[in-house]
Amino acid sequence: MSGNAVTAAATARMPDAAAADFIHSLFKPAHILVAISGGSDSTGLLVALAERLKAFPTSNVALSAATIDHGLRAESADEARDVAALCASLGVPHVARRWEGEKPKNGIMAAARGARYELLTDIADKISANVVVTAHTLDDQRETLAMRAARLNEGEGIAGTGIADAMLFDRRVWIVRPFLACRRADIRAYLTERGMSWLDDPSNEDVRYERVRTRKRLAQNAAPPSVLDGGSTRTALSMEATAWLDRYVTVHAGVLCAVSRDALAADEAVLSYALPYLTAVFGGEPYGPGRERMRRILDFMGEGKPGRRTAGGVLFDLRRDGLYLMRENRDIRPLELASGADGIWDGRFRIVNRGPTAIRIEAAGAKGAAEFPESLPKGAVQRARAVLPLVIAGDGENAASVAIVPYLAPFDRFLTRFDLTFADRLSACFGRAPYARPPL
Ligand SMILES: Nc1ncnc2c1ncn2[C@@H]1O[C@H](COP(=O)(O)OP(=O)(O)OP(=O)(O)O)[C@@H](O)[C@H]1O
Repeated sequence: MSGNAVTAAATARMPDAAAADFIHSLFKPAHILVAISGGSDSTGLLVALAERLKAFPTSNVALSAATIDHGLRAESADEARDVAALCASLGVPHVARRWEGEKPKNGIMAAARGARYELLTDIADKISANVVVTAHTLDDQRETLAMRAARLNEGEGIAGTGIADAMLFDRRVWIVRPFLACRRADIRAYLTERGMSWLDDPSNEDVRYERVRTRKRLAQNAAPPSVLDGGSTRTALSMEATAWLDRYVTVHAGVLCAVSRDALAADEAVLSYALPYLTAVFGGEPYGPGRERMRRILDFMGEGKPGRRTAGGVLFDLRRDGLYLMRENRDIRPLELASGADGIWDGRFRIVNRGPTAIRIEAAGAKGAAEFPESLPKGAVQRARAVLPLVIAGDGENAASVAIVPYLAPFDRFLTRFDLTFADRLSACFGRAPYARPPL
């Protein structure tokens, strides 16, 4: 047996123990919403949680379940009904919702996943659940890591830690994966012991999907990648990057990021962690630029010669006294908002129109009017002012009753527990309340 296999075997958890630990970790009272497709993993998660709570009826934890019918296969509505029947037999309230939106031709899996999380979050809101749980397993984790490693070898993407054990979705609800250290085979054995069955999704065998091909490849490989310590590395980096941020970085008016020159001598691992986040935030994108682009920026900074480069919609302006980051004044689309409406402009600002008439928000250009300290370079300030939001009311006057708050795009969807320290401090740089929610 290889070293990796030993690590995985020693660390894999049994489903009933994982369910018990998760319940134990919650602040009480709590209401858990289980995302259940009816496959073995999510059925196992529901059964393990229900069984545990039945054994401890005074635990002050409520359980509900939800199934999203993506409407992509003829059988999906029947399957949702089967899951509803299973939940009824366990005495767990169940909600089924259908994905009604337009279905794209490409990237259907990613679109379905996005819609699924959106609908689950809505359901959690409606029934006042504090946490949504999904049943991702150690097998899913290995597949994800193998896929990401393959992409990195092809020069795409940024290094990650695989599937996070918890993520804050849309700033609204924690999504937690209590089975991330459990093996699918153990979950199936657990269900079989109880005489319970599950649904088999035929797309799990469809080799047109990268994940299915990866699963089949890993099944032939005796030594799958060991992944179990990814979270602690990430947490350590998040803390180091926070210290770096505190020491060297100032954000002015939500549009100009000043990084002192000494900051650029920091450990490359810290820069490679912090800069993609900063770039994503200032560029209004959910992700940082890919590895190749970031590499070029790091090399440019390493050389230290004053000059300008762009990546991910952000201008990197390197001067003798430091580095300045700001949104590139390019492809900034205007946003129209009816009275009472709100929206995100350029991925960087959330705008709420409380006024009586429609408004339009566009890049301020020469009209940008925020105050900046005198000590900042004039050119950088001028560029930063140009990418401020300018509100134009329907009647041509600047609207008075419009709220504008910075919006940190990458933190909205995929912020993980490992990144919380850094994320908290970075949102504080924008003058916002710390980002982290109370721990689970
Ligand atoms: N149709 C569904 N309804 C409710 N929950 C679902 C559904 N499909 C998946 N889930 C939940 O998500 C978990 C992971 O499922 P799957 O591996 O198919 O997801 P995925 O497509 O890889 O997306 P992601 O990893 O982002 O959830 C399941 O164990 C289950 O908890």
